[in-house]
Amino acid sequence: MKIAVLGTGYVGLSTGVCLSEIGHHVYCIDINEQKINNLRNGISPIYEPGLESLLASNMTAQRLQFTTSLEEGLNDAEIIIIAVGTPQGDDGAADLSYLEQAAKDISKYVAASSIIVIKSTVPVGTNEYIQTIIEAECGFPVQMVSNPEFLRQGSAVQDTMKPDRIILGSNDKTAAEKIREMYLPLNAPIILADIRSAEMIKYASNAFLATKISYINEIANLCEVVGANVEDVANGVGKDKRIGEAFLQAGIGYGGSCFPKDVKALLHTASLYQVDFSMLKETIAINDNQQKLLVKKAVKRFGDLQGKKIAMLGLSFKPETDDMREAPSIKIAHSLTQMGAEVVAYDPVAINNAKQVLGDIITYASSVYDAISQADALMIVTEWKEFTQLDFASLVKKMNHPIIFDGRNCLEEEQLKACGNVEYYSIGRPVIII
Ligand SMILES: NC(=O)C1=CN([C@@H]2O[C@H](COP(=O)(O)OP(=O)(O)OC[C@H]3O[C@@H](n4cnc5c(N)ncnc54)[C@H](O)[C@@H]3O)[C@@H](O)[C@H]2O)C=CC1
Ligand SMILES: O=C(O)[C@H]1O[C@H](OP(=O)(O)OP(=O)(O)OC[C@H]2O[C@@H](n3ccc(=O)[nH]c3=O)[C@H](O)[C@@H]2O)[C@H](O)[C@@H](O)[C@@H]1O
Repeated sequence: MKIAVLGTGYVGLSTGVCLSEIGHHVYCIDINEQKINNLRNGISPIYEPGLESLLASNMTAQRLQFTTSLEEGLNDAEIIIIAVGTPQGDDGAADLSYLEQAAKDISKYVAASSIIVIKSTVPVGTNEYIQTIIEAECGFPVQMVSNPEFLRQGSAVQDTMKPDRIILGSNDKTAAEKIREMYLPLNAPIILADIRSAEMIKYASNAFLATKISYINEIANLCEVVGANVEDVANGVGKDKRIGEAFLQAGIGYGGSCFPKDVKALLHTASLYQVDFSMLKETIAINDNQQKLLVKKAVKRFGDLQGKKIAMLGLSFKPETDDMREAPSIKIAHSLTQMGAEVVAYDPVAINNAKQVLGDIITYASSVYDAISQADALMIVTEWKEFTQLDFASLVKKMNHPIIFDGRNCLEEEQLKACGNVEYYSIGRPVIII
């Protein structure tokens, strides 16, 4: 069975690799020539653990090919999967322009038997809308399946190979059955739904997870003033199976290419139907405040940040990715520099992408030690595993002042005790001054 995938971002690429790994013949198509050239040479355009080795093995087995040619990629494709971006538009709604263009692009090559699958995250009603575009262009009925993706960046390979569930939404049973067969080798639970419910499942999932994070962040803020410890609270709360332990990590808010835009897009959908989804407004407001928290703590501690040197550890929106989209580090870097502080940042993989976003408002260090040398304070912004394993006892000795603001609650009391002399501020946990 020949499968074509449009878009070689996180979702398109992971999907292409996953489907070829389970034995299908996959053509990945992208309009970006440089990406395709790199991919043909086995170079992944994104940092994603495990992806390049699967790329190599599937390309060697000739099950996975890359092209910018629609003709080459789409001719005789039985299944066409669209995984192009749906970024946030100016009014908060999902911008469907890439999807509309992809629909027009594929129309010349679809056959009556082709099944078109939308994997991009799209508002309710979009599959039907895209169907009308394709049918208007090609002149015959086509079959659509909504198949939203739930992978996380940093664990995309694992998440696509072992998904918690696969959602297939279609108003056409035969089409849904064919896509179910395509996924059978994964042995994953497959849930069939109507097309609109499938679209809604994706937004309801992301908005729930984002709300869970904002909830624990509010609890963390309360813990700070009442003298409780959010780590213990989250542990106790999460052990209740009805609540679950995941996504109760308090910190400086959620970022990334999806939660911020998807919560806003769902809110926009609600407003289109005159539904006041006020809880989502709070989720967003809490997250905006949370992203300002480290800077507020620094201002409270120092009074004035003018001339202070702040070492920033971590730039990407989460560990194991080089993605800077909506990373809390962006707001933090802007606030600190606007207040006259000098920021020297280190990240294991995101520095090149950070330079595109932050330019020269901050300095980029080549190691943690470079960043931290002579710093007045250290801010931990992304919880890369290598940061948690650092020898903080010798690190703080390189600083002007041994003051740590930990936005991800990475450090434990024992590590701090080993430092001898340190001030430690984290999120929702007691301040430690040794
Ligand atoms: N990044 C993530 O972790 C997840 C993303 N999603 C959703 O999946 C969709 C894609 O997200 P990403 O992979 O992050 O996007 P991305 O922005 O990283 O990549 C999109 C790719 O599509 C290509 N493209 C645009 N128009 C095209 C066309 N007409 N034909 C062929 N290629 C075209 C672009 O050149 C780009 O390489 C979005 O709707 C997103 O919300 C869903 C789950 C996880
Ligand atoms: O639609 C999407 O694009 C994806 O969005 C998220 O995946 P991702 O953005 O890659 O990363 P997450 O691990 O969910 O983290 C998102 C943000 O929340 C923050 N977070 C996460 C968990 C937590 O307990 N606390 C917390 O602050 C992270 O630091 C990060 O900034 C979802 O987890 C995926 O299921 C979904 O497919």
